[in-house]
Amino acid sequence: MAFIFQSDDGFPYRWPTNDLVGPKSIISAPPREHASHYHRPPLLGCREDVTALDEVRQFSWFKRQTFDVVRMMDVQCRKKLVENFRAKLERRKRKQHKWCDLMDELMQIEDENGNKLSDDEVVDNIVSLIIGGFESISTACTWAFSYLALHSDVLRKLREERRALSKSKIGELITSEDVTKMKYMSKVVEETLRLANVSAFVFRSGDQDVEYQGWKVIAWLRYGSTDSRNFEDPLCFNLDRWNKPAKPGSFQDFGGGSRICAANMLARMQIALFLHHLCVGTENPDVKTTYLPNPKPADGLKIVLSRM
Ligand code: HEM
Repeated sequence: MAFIFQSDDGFPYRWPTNDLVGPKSIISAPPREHASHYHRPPLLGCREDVTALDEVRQFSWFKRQTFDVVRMMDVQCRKKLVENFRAKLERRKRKQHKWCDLMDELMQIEDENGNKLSDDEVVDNIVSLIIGGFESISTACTWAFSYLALHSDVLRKLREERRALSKSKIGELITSEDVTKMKYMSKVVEETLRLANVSAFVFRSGDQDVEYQGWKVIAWLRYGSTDSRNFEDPLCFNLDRWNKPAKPGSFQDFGGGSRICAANMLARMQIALFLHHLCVGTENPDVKTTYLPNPKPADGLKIVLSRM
């Protein structure tokens, strides 16, 4: 896997379609454009008001939450999204004002020759981030809840860490620095991502491969993180395995090389934030799993949230 990710020439990046994200998005960018255009602007999403005293279907509920986080209106409405963002972009171009948000950052980015992104690139990248951040985070958070409900010892320790932090933060919002200090939380996030296989595979093209010339190559990410040569008893949710770093190249759920997930730190941060606010009150679910395209709880995962 690591070999494929490091071989941009041998296994060029090529997904079957870019209809949804748009031809001018970072995801569709050919290698040279990708390298020169995209510095990675820092992104951080945080919601404080995610407490409810209600029974919910976790997966669909999280989808709504992640919609909000990335300001999604409807995934079917790419055209409408593009129109809206384009109109906003035009309005902004007429005004000399700094908004300090993603659109602003994308409008300012320059390569070493001072070239900026085109309007299409700005808009397609905003739409891509919305699409990229939608299902992935919803699925990861859903599985995190499920694992915590099944491992009450882990949930208990997570609550202890959370309580200790909350004591020092009365009335204040949690910051990204606080999240990095939550060592136990970080293990929960890594183990969830490893076991949940949110992004099961990526596409590469074997153009220069002698044996498989012209074939599309699916690099099956799930394989690395569930291989017993990389992780002992790999299907077991075990936080202790994160007491030391994973073997290089064994855990590549965010991809690797030049096309590594642009939001891999944001994703970790978002999961940690959701768990920080919601690691209370989950009930033991009887989880049945469906596997295509990604593993998901068949019933959407029924949970009850309660205020601590
Ligand atoms: C658990 C969460 C996530 C997982 C497991 C994940 C996984 C991945 C993987 C495997 C790739 C590489 C695709 C390839 O090499 O062909 C990727 C790329 C990407 N992801 Fe994520 N992702 C997650 C969350 C997000 C979020 C929240 C966003 C946006 C807000 C996002 C935006 C992107 C973008 C823009 C790319 C393309 C990067 C490039 O081509 O340079 N992802 N992601």
